[in-house]
Amino acid sequence: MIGGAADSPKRKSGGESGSDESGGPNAEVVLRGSDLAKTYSSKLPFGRDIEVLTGASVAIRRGEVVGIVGGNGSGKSTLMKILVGALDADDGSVTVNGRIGWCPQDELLYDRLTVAETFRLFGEGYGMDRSEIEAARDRLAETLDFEAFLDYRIDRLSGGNRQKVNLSIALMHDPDVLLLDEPYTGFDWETYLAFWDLTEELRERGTAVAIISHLINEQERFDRILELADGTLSDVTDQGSSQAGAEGIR
Ligand SMILES: Nc1ncnc2c1ncn2[C@@H]1O[C@H](COP(=O)(O)OP(=O)(O)OP(=O)(O)O)[C@@H](O)[C@H]1O
Repeated sequence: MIGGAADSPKRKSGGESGSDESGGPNAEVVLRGSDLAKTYSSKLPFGRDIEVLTGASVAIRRGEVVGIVGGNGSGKSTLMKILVGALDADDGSVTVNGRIGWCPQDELLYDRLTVAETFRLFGEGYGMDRSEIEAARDRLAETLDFEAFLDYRIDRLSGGNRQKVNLSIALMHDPDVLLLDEPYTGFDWETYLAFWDLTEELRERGTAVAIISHLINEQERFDRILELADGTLSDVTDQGSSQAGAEGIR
């Protein structure tokens, strides 16, 4: 599922007011996860359950760019799936105020559709009309430089170009909060820089952006860095993360 998530007893829509429009500490919270817990039960008779989240809390505010780091298997993707409503938590709650865009680590694209058809399919799912879909498609294709591939089938694209389409689909409907799971893996340098220009534009428009990454090379691009370790999140913006020595928050 990409886009707005359904309500459920543990999943609420509704605002938390704030006076600051653009990412300051008083800006409105657009997505909040509170005390989230998740254990994957083993399906094997003597298998081990995997306790992934043990009380993770996060609040993402309008107009801020938040990095979420953590080692392999620390639960970053699990957390993101719970925040967008693609997976239920065992405990805790999620409150969403606005529309969500989600760019999952594994692309949710249909191999047999062309790029243009992919935009049409997802755009209609978002409730956009034809001219809005075409405007979003052309703007994103130009920014991320895949205009030449609009008539290509998804299964004929390179990995980097598939990732560009995956990212574009997540943000074509102008979401209030955008959750990106390893969004720039596979991007060449030019595209990596274009990605950050786009993120800066979104921030200026008041969109909140949360980015999962194994390592963060340019800490200054983020307003806050949160580290997921032992099932909980902590703010490591000022200290770098425990990965800093080996892999580098620089
Ligand atoms: N559907 C599932 N069933 C059982 N275990 C799972 C499932 N999905 C994830 N896990 C396990 O939960 C843990 C957390 O996985 P998750 O993908 O959330 O971590 P991650 O931090 O995103 O990892 P990576 O950085 O390698 O992408 C891992 O041990 C993984 O093997």
